[in-house]
Amino acid sequence: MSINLRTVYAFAREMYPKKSTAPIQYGTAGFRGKAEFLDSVMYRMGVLATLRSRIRGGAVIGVMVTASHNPEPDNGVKLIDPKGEMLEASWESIATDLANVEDSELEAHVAKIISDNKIDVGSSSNVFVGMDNRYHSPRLLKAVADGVIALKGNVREFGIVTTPMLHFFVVAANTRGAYGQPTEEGYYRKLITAFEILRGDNLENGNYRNKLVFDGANGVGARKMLQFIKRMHDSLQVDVINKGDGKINENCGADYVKVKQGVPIGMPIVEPYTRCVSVDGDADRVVYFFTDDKNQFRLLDGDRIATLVADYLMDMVKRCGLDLSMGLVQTAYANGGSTDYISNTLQVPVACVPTGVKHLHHKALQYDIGVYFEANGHGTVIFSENAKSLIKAASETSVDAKTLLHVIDLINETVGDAISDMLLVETILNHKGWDVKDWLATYDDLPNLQLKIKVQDRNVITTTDAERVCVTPVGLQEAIDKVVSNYKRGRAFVRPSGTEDVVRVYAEAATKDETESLAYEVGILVQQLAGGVGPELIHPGKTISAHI
Ligand SMILES: CC(=O)N[C@H]1[C@@H](OP(=O)(O)O)O[C@H](CO)[C@@H](O)[C@@H]1O
Ligand SMILES: [Mg+2]
Repeated sequence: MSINLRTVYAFAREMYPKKSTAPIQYGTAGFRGKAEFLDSVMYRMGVLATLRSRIRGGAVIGVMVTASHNPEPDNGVKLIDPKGEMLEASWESIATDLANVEDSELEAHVAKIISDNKIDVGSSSNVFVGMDNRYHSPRLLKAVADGVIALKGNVREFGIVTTPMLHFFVVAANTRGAYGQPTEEGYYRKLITAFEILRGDNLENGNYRNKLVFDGANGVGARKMLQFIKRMHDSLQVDVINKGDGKINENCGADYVKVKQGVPIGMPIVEPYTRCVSVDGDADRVVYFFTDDKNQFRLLDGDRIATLVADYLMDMVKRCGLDLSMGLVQTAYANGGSTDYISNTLQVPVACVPTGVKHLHHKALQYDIGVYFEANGHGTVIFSENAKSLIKAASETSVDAKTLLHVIDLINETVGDAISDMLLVETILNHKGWDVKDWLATYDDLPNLQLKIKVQDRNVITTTDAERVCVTPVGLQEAIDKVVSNYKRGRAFVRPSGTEDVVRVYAEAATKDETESLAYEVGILVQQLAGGVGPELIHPGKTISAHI
């Protein structure tokens, strides 16, 4: 098979010309931006995925069209490598160069990628594509598919799916079904079967009630949750809200609930302490929340899920009599209260890595059982081949090991999966006989706050030590240290977002008031020392609009 690269260029020029001269950056989870400028990027990522598949001997590569938690006008693309991980870091620069090259240079540029990487263009290539439910996603998905076709790759379209479903399909196909069937039904079947075996007839236990509210963020997670419910034989009573009538992520969803620290729009009146769940626009993040009998909002975020899961798995491994290493991976956004609890009470080794699932996943691979979660609820558990074979062998004689095998099946190890994570949390809470009060009582979160600051060029901020220390602009870290030292249990850091054109400020301290003041003071420092352009920063204690 020969490929005429002129066609690649002609196709691009006719159908997907580059509309913006502003460079696009590969961010925390791929490319993201206003949908109207992304057609050319999508087409080129179809081309890239095709080449990447060829390098990997024809293994399936995934391309997901989504902007996750971003507002409705945005879209983006996430690339999935054969084992379900995000695109290998060394290819991020290849992807960036390809996304930014001028149309007239495209043909030569693609030829260079082929020769630099010694790609056999006659070999087979397979790409799976999926999308979220934004109205511009079908157009952008077609652009990806056309990129694959331009290079004579095979493309399989899955339509509207969650990001973790597409990761699952990629791994299922590349393991020839060992991980599951690469179909929507195959995905539901694997998770639901494991969940229902674990649940058995005990739908309620101790303080645990079989009832929860699910905020679908008007995204694809809502649709898929409804599909789960249809197939779940009432093993879980779920009331789905924000099913898709409103705008995706607007005043709802995991990011809103976590950052605003309040209930989403459309909440029904429920009994105090009812478990509520929010997922984000592409359903790879999940947080829990409830309101207490004084109508006070309480959040159970990714740190809480991580600690609950690590505690449960440690206990199971002990019961099976197995000697397996376990580690928990967090980012700088993890609440100090959770880190103390993991190290001092659970006594599990804890690692801190830069923001972004690619970093967490990579680190978690170093343990037999690696639990990783971002505070925003993005995470999963991965089991090494060694752990799986030891658990399997133990399951011949141990009931607990058998249970653990079902738990592994319930977990989507390929990436954070809001629905799979939720089913895991429900399993653990039911097993422990816990309600949200019991869960919240495990440790105290420090009050915390995030601000977004607009600056002229967010790349002037560079960081080190898993983003906890700011290297440039020179003097900013010193200034932050000075401010932080005035607050009891104070901690703050700043970093440029990899998905939005802002600098993020994180602050935590002993009290809410102190946290607000600390965030404000650090925000002002960023404005002064890193080229702030936004309106004057308002103290968060005075208005809540400054929170987002
Ligand atoms: C503070 C925060 O929540 N950051 C998010 C956000 O990245 P930023 O680089 O901070 O924009 O989006 C990422 C992709 O969804 C997610 O992995 C990450 O945790
Ligand atoms: Mg997401």
